[in-house]
Amino acid sequence: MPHLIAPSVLAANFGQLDKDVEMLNHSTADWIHVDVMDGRFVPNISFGFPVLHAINKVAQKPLDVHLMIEHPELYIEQFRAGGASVITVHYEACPHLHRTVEQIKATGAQAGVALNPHTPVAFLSEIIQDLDVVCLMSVNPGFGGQKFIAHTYHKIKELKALIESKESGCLIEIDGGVNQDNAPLLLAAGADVLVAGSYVFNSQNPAQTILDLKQIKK
Ligand SMILES: O=C(CO)[C@H](O)[C@H](O)COP(=O)(O)O
Repeated sequence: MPHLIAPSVLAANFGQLDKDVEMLNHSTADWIHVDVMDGRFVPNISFGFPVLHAINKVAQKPLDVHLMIEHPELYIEQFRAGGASVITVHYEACPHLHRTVEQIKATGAQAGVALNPHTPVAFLSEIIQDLDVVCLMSVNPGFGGQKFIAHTYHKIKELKALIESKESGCLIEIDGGVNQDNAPLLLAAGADVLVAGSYVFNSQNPAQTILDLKQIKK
C-alpha cells in the first residue's frame, strides 16, 4: 500500500485556516490531521468542536482527529459528529481502552490509539487486532515544531512485528518532527502514515512539500 500523508493543521496559519484547508484539498495529502489538546493531558490547548466543524465545512479529505485529552470517552460522539473519520485516543489517557475503542467503532469512525514516546509497543498486544491505526508519538505531545526522537525507528519495527504476529490490518502512523530527512527512514522501518505540521506549513510551497513526502519510495 502506498504511504499516506496527513498534514497537521496545528501548524496552519490561523488567519487563513480555510485557505490552508483548501490548499490541502488540492494537494496530494491523504488525510487532514487535527490535534485536539486540553491543557491537562498535554501542557497546551488547541482546537475544540467549533474549529473542527469549521475545518470540516471546507475539507474534502478524511479528518484524522488526534485527541490529546483526558477522558476522551466523554466526547467521542461529538468528534464524530464534527466530521472525524479517524479518532485516535491516547493509551495513557484510557484506563478502559477496549471499551473506548469499541465506542469509537460504534460511531462508524476508524479507531486509533497513540503511544507517548516512553510507552512500550507491547502494551498494545491484546488490542492490536481491534485497531485501525496506531500512532507512535515521535515527540512528547503538546507542541508542533519539536525535534524528532530517534528511538521511534525501533518502536516502528517492534510494532510492525506485533501487527504481523497478530495478523492485524492496522496502520502505523508517525507524529512529530517528520521531515524529508527522516521520512525515508520511517517508511523503510514500516511507517504507513506520516503526520507533518511545521515541515509542511513553514515551507515556501506547502503543496509541493506534501508531494515530495508523498513521492518518497518505500
Ligand atoms: O501535535 C503534535 C505533538 O503533539 C505534533 O507534533 C503535530 O501533529 C505535528 O507537528 P510537527 O510536524 O511540527 O511536529
